[in-house]
Amino acid sequence: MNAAVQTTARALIVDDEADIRELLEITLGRMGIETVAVSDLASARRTFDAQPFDLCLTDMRLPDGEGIALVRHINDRSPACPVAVITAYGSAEAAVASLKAGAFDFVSKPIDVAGLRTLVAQALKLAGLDHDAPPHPSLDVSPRLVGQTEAMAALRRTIAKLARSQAPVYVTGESGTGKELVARMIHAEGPRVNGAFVPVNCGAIPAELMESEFFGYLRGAFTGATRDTAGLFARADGGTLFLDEIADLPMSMQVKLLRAIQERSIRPVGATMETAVDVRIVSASHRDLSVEVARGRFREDLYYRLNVIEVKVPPLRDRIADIPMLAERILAGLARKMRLERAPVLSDDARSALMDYNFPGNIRELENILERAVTLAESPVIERGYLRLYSPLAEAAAANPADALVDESTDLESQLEALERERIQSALEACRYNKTKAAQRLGITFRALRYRLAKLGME
Ligand SMILES: Nc1ncnc2c1ncn2[C@@H]1O[C@H](COP(=O)(O)OP(=O)(O)OP(=O)(O)O)[C@@H](O)[C@H]1O
Repeated sequence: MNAAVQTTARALIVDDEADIRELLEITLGRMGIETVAVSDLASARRTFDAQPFDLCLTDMRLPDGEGIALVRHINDRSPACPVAVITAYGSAEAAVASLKAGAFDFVSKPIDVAGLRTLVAQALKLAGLDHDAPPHPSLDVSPRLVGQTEAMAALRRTIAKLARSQAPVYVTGESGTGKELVARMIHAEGPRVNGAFVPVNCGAIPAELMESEFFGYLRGAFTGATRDTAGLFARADGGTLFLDEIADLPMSMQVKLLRAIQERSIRPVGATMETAVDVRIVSASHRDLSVEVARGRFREDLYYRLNVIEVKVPPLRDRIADIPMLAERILAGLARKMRLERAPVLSDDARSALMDYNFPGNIRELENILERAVTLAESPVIERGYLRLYSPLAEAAAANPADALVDESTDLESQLEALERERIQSALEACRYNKTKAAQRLGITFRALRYRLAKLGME
């Protein structure tokens, strides 16, 4: 009964070429969308301000200005209204600039009607999400991205904003800071939520299998290819492909990835035809990709394509106020996993020790520390000793109490580095260079060890 009145979606079309306006009007009209078409920037602004719209499609070049000016105009007035920009064929720079300015997506000329329909459908889903949801759904304390510091609140706001766009996002941050979690939230809060989120660790796929893993293959394409198999791109069609450790992608694959992103299509191994795919790319690395570019290990054009928008996930040591809450959530999770009657709690002393620690392995390290402590502790209260926090200065002081803490002949940074180097070296020797065991011995993750070895030039 009393069903809500279904309002027809309305789109503003802005293009000075009459045949393109017509093509857009016909395509959207067939999708049941009401359209209003104008031919210049001034009329577009006026029309937009005077009537409600759920979507806008604008050409980049207009007789009286740039489409980007309209993107900004609409974003200022109605941030909920997605704007897509129509760019000339091959003008990657214009496409990237429009995404940076806040465009939802772009279409390049000549317009491919199927691609246009997909884009419009995504944009309307977004508008639909918006009518149903509170204005900033992710500003609520999300059960998943824990933290109440300003750094976390800002990150949630960024995620909410990025979820509304189709722009490629590059997530940076140290190991274990939550880069994958951020990527998942960008996916989950956007119009692609019903599509798959496909995470890939680019460093874990052998180079010779990369192409078939990414693009799939046809039966008979090579020995052992007994049936057609979809690749990662095809699995992420309509959803998000999360390329973790993107810096590990070999050069040969970087070219193919760039092509797939630019053309929005893939060619499975053994196929003669390309297949269109609609995939949003979110990538991440704990390495500085611009340094990799400068060293000639990462293609600049691909970097430019992936890094349209960069999100920085802060290290845990920059938001210590979040540590108690995170610890509480992690302990509750461990209690469920280990079927404990009550969630263990930290003693006051243990809590302040955690807040003093610098967490080179970030949240993942916090998880490991707490898991080990819960296993070791016999009572439901975790005392400081069970955390086994390693402090280079304390250890040096124990070894040489007279001067370890007051060596003022070198700066603190080099002193810490020397201690770190020494600790890692002795752990490696004790474990016969088995890095997994050495990491356990040091109480850090394997990834964190690998990262430190690289940083210290000890590889
Ligand atoms: N803000 C947060 N709230 C709750 N849990 C978090 C938060 N950030 C990260 N985590 C948890 O920390 C762990 C590490 O996160 P994640 O795998 O996303 O990190 P990462 O930066 O991708 O790591 P890596 O660089 O090693 O791939 C996960 O178990 C994740 O659920």
